Amino acid sequence: MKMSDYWTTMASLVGMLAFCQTILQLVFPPELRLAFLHVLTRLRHVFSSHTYFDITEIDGVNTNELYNAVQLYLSSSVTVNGAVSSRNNNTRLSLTRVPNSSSVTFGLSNNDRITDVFNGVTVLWEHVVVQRQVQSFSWRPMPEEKRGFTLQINKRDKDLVLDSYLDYIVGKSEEIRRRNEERLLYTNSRGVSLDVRSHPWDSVRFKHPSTFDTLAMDPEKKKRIMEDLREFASGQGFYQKTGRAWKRGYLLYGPPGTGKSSLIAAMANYLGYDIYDLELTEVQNNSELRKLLMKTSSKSIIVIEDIDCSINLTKRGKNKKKNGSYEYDPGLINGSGLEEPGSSVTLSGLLNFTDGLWSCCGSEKIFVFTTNHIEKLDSALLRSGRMDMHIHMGFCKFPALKILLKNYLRLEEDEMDGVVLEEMEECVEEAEITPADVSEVLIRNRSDAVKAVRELVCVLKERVVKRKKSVGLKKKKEEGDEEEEDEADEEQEKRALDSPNRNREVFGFQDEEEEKEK
Ligand SMILES: Nc1ncnc2c1ncn2[C@@H]1O[C@H](COP(=O)(O)OP(=O)(O)OP(=O)(O)O)[C@@H](O)[C@H]1O
Ligand SMILES: [Mg+2]
Repeated sequence: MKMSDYWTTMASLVGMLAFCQTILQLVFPPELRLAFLHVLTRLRHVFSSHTYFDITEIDGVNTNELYNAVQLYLSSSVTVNGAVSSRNNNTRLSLTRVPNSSSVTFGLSNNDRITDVFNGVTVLWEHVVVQRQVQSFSWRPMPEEKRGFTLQINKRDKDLVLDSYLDYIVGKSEEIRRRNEERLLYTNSRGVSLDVRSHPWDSVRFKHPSTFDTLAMDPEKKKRIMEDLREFASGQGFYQKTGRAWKRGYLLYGPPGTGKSSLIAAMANYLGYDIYDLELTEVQNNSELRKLLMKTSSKSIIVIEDIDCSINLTKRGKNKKKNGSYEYDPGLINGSGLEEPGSSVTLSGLLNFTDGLWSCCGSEKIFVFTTNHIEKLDSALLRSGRMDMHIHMGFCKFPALKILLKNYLRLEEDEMDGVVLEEMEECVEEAEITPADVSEVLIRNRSDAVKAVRELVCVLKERVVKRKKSVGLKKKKEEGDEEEEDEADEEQEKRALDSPNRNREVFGFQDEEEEKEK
C-alpha cells in the first residue's frame, strides 16, 4: 500500500469513529451510552488482575451508609493516622467542616485516587463523580451528581475485603463520627408525655472541657479507669461470649468538690458517649423509669447524681432498730416499701433499672451513680454486676496537686522550688483539701504563678492548723463526755445497789417480775 493510501485509510477510520461517536451521541439516549460505557468497563475488569467494588452514594432511593462510612474513613485517615497515602503527589483533597464540629476533615476531590494499606495489602480507592443524566421519577429529589467510590483490590485479596476490611471501615467511621460530633446531654423532666412516639428526654449540646488530662487524681487510679473504659467499649465479643449484657456500672463516691461530676464528663469525652442525666426525683414510678431507660440510646452514660438524696435507698428489706442495727422485714423484700412519700420509684425499681432484663436494651451502656455517702446505700445496689467499679474520689493528694499546678499554672514539677514542693507534699494530705478548693486558689491567682503557689502553701498550712485544733477540741469533748458518762454510771450503780429490787434491774428480770405482780 502506498503511503498516501495508508493516510487516506487512517483518516477515513478516524472520521468514521468521530461519525460513530456523533451518531452515538445523537441517536442513542444517554442511558444507552452509559450502558455501553458500563459494558466496556466490565470487559476491562474481566481481563484485569484486579477486582473492583463499586460503592455508590445512593442505593436505589436510599442513602448508602457504606458510602458515608468510606468517605469519613478516608477523610480522617488522611489526617489521623497516615494509613492512607496518596500514590500521586498531585492528589487533590477537599476540605470540609461539619456544622458545630470543631475539626476540619479532608475528602477526595472528584475522580481522584488514593491508596490505603490494610493488613499489609494495598488497595486503591477512586472517587467517581459523574453527572446524572436523567432525573428518573422518584419521591425524593436526587442529587445532580452520581457519586461513588470504586475500590480496586488484587483478585487474590478479595476475601480480605469481604471478610474484614469493610467491617473495619464501618467501625472506624463510627468512631470518627463520635469523636467529631459534639455529644448530647439529656435530662428528664416531670410530666413529659411518655407515649410510644414521644421522646421523654430533653437534650442540649454537651461541651464539657473535662478530660482525663485535666482530672486531678491518682495517676494509677486514672490509668485503671481509662483501661476499664477502653476494654468495655471494645468488648462486644467478650460480653457476647460470656452471656453478659454489654453494660457496666461505676459508683463514684466521696466528699463534695472532689471531681465526681468532672470524672463523668471526662468519661463521656473519652468514649464519645452521650450522657443521660437522670433526675430520679422527677420520675413518678417504676414503669416511668423503665420507659425512660427504653428511650436511651446505646453508647451512652446514664447518670444518677447524689443517689442517696434522690430516693430513700437505705437497706432493702431491713428496718433500722433503735440501737442502730437492722432487722429483716419480709414485707419489703419485693421492694414495695422504703420509698419517699410522693414518689413511687422504689429501690427494687432502681435495681431492675440497672440490672434487670430492660437494662440491656440498646446495649453498650454505662451506669454511673454518685454519692457523698456510700455507707447509706443498700448493698444490693453496690454489688458487682450493678456497680462493677467503686471509685473513691477523695481529698487532694500530692500527685493530684501536681496535676492541678500543671493545668492551671503551666508549672512542671522540675520548674518549681524544691523547698516549696516539699512543704506542699508534707501538708497537703493533712490539710484535707478538695481539688475544687485548690482550683479556686489557683484560678484566683492564675496570672501570677509565684503568688498562686505562695497562697496555696498558706492555705494548706492554715488548714492543717485548723484541723489540728478541731481534732484537739473533739478529743477533749469526747473525754469530757466519757467522764460524764462514767459519773452517771457510777451514780446509777449506787442507786441500784441501794434499791431493794436491785437484782431485777441488773439482770434484766424487771419486766417478768412486773408481769407477775400484775
Ligand atoms: N479531681 C479534680 N480534678 C480537676 N478538677 C476538679 C477535681 N475535683 C474538683 N474539681 C474542680 O472543682 C469543681 C467541682 O468539681 P465536681 O463538680 O466535679 O465535684 P463533685 O465531686 O461532683 O461535687 P459534688 O459532690 O458536690 O457534686 C469542678 O468545676 C472542677 O473544676
Ligand atoms: Mg457533682
